[in-house]
Amino acid sequence: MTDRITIRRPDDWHLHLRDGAMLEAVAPYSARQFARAIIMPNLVPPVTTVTAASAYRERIRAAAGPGFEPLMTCYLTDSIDPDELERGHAAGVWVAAKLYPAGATTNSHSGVTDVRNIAPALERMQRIGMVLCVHGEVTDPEIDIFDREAVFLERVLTPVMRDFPGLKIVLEHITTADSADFVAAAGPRLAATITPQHLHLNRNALFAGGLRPHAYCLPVVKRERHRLAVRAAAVSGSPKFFLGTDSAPHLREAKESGCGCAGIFNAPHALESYLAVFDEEDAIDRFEGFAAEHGPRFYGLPLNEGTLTLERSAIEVSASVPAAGSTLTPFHAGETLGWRLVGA
Ligand SMILES: NC(=O)N[C@@H](CC(=O)O)C(=O)O
Ligand SMILES: [Zn+2]
Ligand SMILES: [Zn+2]
Repeated sequence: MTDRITIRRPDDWHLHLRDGAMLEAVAPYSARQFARAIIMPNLVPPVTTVTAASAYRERIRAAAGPGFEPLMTCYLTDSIDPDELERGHAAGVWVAAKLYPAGATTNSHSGVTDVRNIAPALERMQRIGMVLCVHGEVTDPEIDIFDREAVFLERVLTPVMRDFPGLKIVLEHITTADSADFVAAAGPRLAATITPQHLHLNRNALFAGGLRPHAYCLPVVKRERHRLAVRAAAVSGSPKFFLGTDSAPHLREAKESGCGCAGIFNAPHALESYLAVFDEEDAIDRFEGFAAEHGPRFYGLPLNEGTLTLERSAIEVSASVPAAGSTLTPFHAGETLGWRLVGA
């Protein structure tokens, strides 16, 4: 039995750090584990200009401390200017742009109402080699919420891949067997990130003994069959699947509410949570690829130097952590995890 594992320093390819006091509170958790992270641009207002992204990057660097590099993304809107995308990409500010279908998730109201509206932007991104990150859910209220990801594959992703055959795309936070199969079957320009919650939870978790707001995120967790398919993809060793926590902090009172926010704050023990899954699947030898190699290779970025070690040892997850004058309830709150990050 493996009791200790040392891996190349990993990265988080999908992270929400917010801004202001929340940023100050949450950034150190990610910086402790990850060398770099793709920073989601769904602030209010969203990050749509190079100037805003540069300033936000400085605030993140200040909050996270040395040794953590924020990789910035541009929030795509119906009126996004392709020249602004190219300028930010050439200046090394933006590594990717993010497609939020308008209304699909937290702070997506400025998102794209019809993907045809951003055809000039996608055309330009394809030409300059800028990655498109996608929240893959349709927003059609006629579509059952548990089917929105699968319908997105057919209605949006398939036509985009056909119309922009050279565009590199990351389908983010996949939750279904449909997505795992779709990504595995597509060529090397399509990859997917996977969150810890979609590896641990199925939709029963939303209703275990009562309504569980801290298990609610988007895309919503699915039935067991899908969780197993996503787990199989994560531990498969395929370079098309990599780590993206989607850690998405919302204060406790915003989660425990008559209309609770979508998002799970998993940053405090993200690596330990993922490693538990690889351990259960008898795939510890594939953990380093998922956490530290597949992502940078897809994005065309260098692998990190340095290592980090985890060892088999019980670790109690706090029931809550302080943030911005209130508290956050972390993923696995009150549970015991079987691995501990022991140092870099
Ligand atoms: N995942 C979530 O449920 N929420 C994210 C947005 C997102 O990634 O869709 C957030 O910003 O809170
Ligand atoms: Zn999303
Ligand atoms: Zn997200």
